[in-house]
Amino acid sequence: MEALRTGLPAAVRVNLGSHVAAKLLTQLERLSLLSDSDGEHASYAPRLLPWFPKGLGWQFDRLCGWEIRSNKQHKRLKAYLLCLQEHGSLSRQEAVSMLPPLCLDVQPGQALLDLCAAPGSKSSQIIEMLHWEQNSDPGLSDVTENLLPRGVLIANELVPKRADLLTHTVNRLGSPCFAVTQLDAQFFPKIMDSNGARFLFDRVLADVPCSGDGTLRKSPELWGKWTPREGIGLHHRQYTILLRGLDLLKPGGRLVYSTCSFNPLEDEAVVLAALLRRHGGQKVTLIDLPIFEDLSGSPGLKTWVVPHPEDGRVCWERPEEVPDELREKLRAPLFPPAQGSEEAALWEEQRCRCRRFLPHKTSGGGFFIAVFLKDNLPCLDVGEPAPDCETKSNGSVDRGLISDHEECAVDDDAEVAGQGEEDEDLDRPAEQECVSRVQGSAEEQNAGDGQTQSQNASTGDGLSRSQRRKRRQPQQIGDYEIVPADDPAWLHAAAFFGLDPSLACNLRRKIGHPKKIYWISEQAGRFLACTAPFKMRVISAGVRVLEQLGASRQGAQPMWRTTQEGLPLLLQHGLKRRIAVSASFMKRLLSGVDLEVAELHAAAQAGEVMGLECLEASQEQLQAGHPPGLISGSLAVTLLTEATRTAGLAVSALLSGRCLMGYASQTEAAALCESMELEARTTALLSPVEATKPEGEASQEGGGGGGVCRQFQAGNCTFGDGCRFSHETTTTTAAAAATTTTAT
Ligand SMILES: C[S@@+](CC[C@H](N)C(=O)[O-])C[C@H]1O[C@@H](n2cnc3c(N)ncnc32)[C@H](O)[C@@H]1O
Repeated sequence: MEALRTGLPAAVRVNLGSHVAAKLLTQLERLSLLSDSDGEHASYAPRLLPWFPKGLGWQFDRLCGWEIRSNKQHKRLKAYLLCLQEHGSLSRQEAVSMLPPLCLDVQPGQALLDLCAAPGSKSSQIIEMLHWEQNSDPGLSDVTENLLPRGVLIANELVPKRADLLTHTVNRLGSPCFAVTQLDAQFFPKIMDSNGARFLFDRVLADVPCSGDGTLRKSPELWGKWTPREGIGLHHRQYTILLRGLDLLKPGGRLVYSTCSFNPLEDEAVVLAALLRRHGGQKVTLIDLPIFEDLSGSPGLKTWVVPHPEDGRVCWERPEEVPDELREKLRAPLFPPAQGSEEAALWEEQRCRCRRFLPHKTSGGGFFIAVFLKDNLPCLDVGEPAPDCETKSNGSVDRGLISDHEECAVDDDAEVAGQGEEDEDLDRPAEQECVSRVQGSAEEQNAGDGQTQSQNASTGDGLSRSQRRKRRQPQQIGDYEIVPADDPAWLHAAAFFGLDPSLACNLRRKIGHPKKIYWISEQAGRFLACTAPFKMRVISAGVRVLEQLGASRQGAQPMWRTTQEGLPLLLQHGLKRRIAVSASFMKRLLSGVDLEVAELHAAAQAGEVMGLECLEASQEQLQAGHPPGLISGSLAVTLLTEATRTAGLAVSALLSGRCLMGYASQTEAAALCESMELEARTTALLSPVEATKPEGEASQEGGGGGGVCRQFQAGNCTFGDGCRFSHETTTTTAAAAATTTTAT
C-alpha cells in the first residue's frame, strides 16, 4: 500500500531504427552521470534498465510522469521528450508495460497480432522489434534488400477514436510492417489466405481491457473509483478475447496474456479457464517468462476469494457458497479450483509460470503476465464441445476440462460495430485510460451480461447462424489493391525518382484512391490478400511513400511527391532525386524559409550543397525540348555528413522554378530540427530554468533558423517555451509566417 502511494518512475524506450538512436543513447548515458551534486537536475539522471535488450530502455527513478507533465520546472524536459516522441525516436512507456512484447520473443518475418492495441505503446515496441535485425547497429544501419523487414503486426482496437490514436502512434514509425484494424477482439474472424489455407499468427498479444488497479501509482484518482464489480464484469470479456487469441495462434506459437490489474478474477481465473480447454483442437500450456535481471515477479496465486459485486467485505471461496440470486453473475470460472480436483493439480503445476509484478518489489507499476504455448502436435480428437462451465449436482464444478472451445466462445461471423467515444488526451496514462474507455459503452454491457453481438444478430432475420454463414461470401481484407508493375502512373513516378519499377510488388493503393501509394511488408501484403467472412475495417496499413501533387492536366502524367514518413524507405531503395546539404542549410530549410534557386546554386558553389546535377535535365530530356536547368518537382534533402545509403536525417522537399521548400509538416520540421541539436538541447536541459531561454535568443540554444510557429498561432503548439519557432505575435512575424512554405 505504501508503494502504491508513491509516484511511478517515468521510463522511456529508444527506437533503434531512428536516425538519432545512437546520438540519443549517448545523451541518455551523459545524463545518467548526473548526481546529487548537480542540484536541481539530479533527478534527470536516467538508469539503464538492465533487462531491456540492446540498452534501449531507461528509467528516471526520481521523476514521475505527472511531474514531467505538470510541473513547470520540468517544461524543458517535457518539450525535449515530446519532440523525440513526435519523430518516433523515443516512446514514454512504463517499465513493466515493456515486458509483454519482450515475452513474445519476436522473430524477423513473423506475423503478429495485438488484439487490444490502443494507445499503441506495445504495438510500437513490437514493430520496432520487427526492425531490430535491420537496425542492429544504431546510426550505422547497413540496409540491404535482404534485411528489409518482412514481418507484420496487426494492431487491433475496438473503439474508433482510440483506433485513430493507435494509427497516429504507429504511423510515426514509418514502418511498412503493420496494419491497424478496428474490430471487437472477441470476434476477430477466421481469415483465409490466397491459397485457401487458414492465416494463423506466430505470436498474439492479448493485453486486455482491465480494471487497471495496477496503475494506481500513476493514476491516483482510481483510488476513489475502484469497485469489486469491475473485475467481475470484465472477466468474461477478457476470457473470450483470450480464447479468440489462442484460436488465431499457429500450433507452436506463443500468446502473451497481460493486465495491469492485481485482481485474480482478471488474471489467474482467466488463465486457468483457458488452460482447461483445447483451442482449434490443440492443447495450450504456460511457459516461463524470460529472466529479467532486477525484475522478478511473484508466481500466480494458488487460491483467492470472489467478492460480492456491491460489497467487497463479503466474499466467497467456493461457487456453491454463492446465494442463488448471485449465481448467474458469480459463475464457477471466477473461483479457484476445488482442493484435490484434477483442475487444482493442473493449476498447481502451471500457476508458478504466471508472473505478478508488484510495485513494492519492482519499484514499478502492478502487472500480470502469462505466456501460453500452443501445442505443436497433430490435433487430437476434440469430441463434443462441453457445456460452458456448469455446477454439477454434487457441487463440483464442470469447467469443460480439455474440451474444445470452438463453439462455446464466439461466432466468427459476428459483424462488429464501432462504439462512439469521448475525446482523447495523449498525456493521460494508457492503461488507466483503457479502463475508462470501456466502461459504460453499450458493448461492455453486452459482454458483462454474457450476451454477445452474434447472439443479438441471430434473432434478426429468422435465419440460423449456419444458414447466414453459408449465404455470406468471403470478403477481401481491407480496400487495398496491388499497384501493377506496368501501371502508367507508377512507371512515370519510378522514372522521375529513379526507382526500380519492379518495386511495385511492395506497393498498394486504396481502391478508389489512386493518389496515395503505400509500401507494405511481405507479410502485411499476405494479410491484406486474405479473405474474411465479413468486411474487416482496416484503418491503415504500411507507410505512405508517394502522393500525387494536385490535379494532373488532361492527358498529362500526374506529378508525385515523396512523403516525409516514406522517405527513408525510398532512399534505401535507390531514390535518385536527392541532394545533400550542410547542417546550416538544412536548418534554414526546416525553419520554413523558401530558398531561392540562385541561392541553391551559390550554396553548391560554396560546397554546402552536393548532388544538384541529379536534378538537371538529362540529354534525353533536353532533346525532347525540356529547357536546360533544374527539373522542378519533389526530391529528398539529406545531411552532407550522413552516408548516402543510411537512414539518416532526410527531408522531403519541393523544387519549383523559383525556390526550394521543405515539405515536412511544421511539427515534423520542428522535431527534425531538434534532432539535429540533440547535444545542445541536452546541455540546455541542465542550465538553470530562467537562464535557459532568454527572450529573443532562441539561436543561442541551437535553435537557429527562426521562423514563426504556426501551431502557436493556431493555439495548439505542444512545445511551449521549448519550441524552436518564434511565439511572437507582432504583425511583422505574422506576415512572415504567411509567407512560409513549409506544408502543414
Ligand atoms: C490495456 S488497453 C491496451 C493497451 C495497449 N496494449 C498499449 O500497450 O498501449 C486495452 C485496450 O483494449 C480496448 N478494448 C476494449 N475492449 C475491446 C475489445 N472487445 N476488442 C478490442 N479492443 C478492446 C480498449 O479500448 C483499450 O484501448
